[in-house]
Amino acid sequence: MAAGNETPLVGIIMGSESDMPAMEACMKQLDEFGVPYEVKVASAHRRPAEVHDWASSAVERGLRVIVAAAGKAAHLGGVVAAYTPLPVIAVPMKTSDLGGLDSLLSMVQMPSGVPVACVAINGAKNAAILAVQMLGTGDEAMRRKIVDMKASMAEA
Ligand SMILES: Nc1c(C(=O)O)ncn1[C@@H]1O[C@H](COP(=O)(O)O)[C@@H](O)[C@H]1O
Repeated sequence: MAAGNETPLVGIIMGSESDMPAMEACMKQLDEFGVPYEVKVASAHRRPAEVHDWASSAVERGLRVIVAAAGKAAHLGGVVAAYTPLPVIAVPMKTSDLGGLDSLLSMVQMPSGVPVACVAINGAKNAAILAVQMLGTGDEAMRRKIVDMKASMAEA
């Protein structure tokens, strides 16, 4: 699923439809920045081949950053990172049993050599901001979006 007509730069993947409500904040923030993205729901546990195909073709589809959201035994970000050279930002989903600490720990405790960046539990909005900051390292127009956002935050 892609939002808008432009080639998506950010790929958002989540382990389940049940993660969608928490991830709306990521999409909303990217919409506010005017940054095109695509959204995929696929689980590394339940549909591993589909996750493999999505992650390993991410570069050729034009993606530059990936946001991966999952809860509980949240391996999705790490699996995606295994199949792509793109930076992966993990969003640990809040869970009913362990409050999201389970998701957080399974996302941040990556083995050496396969990093994922990780935002706070349900930190979907920050994932979008960090993604645009990454895009901004080589793109003045993207950097300007962050500068403008910081200025309006300070004003507010
Ligand atoms: N952590 C993972 C992965 C994965 O890491 O591949 N696939 C699904 N899930 C997570 O399981 C939770 C419950 O999913 P269901 O609501 O579909 O049972 C969700 O937060 C999802 O991200």
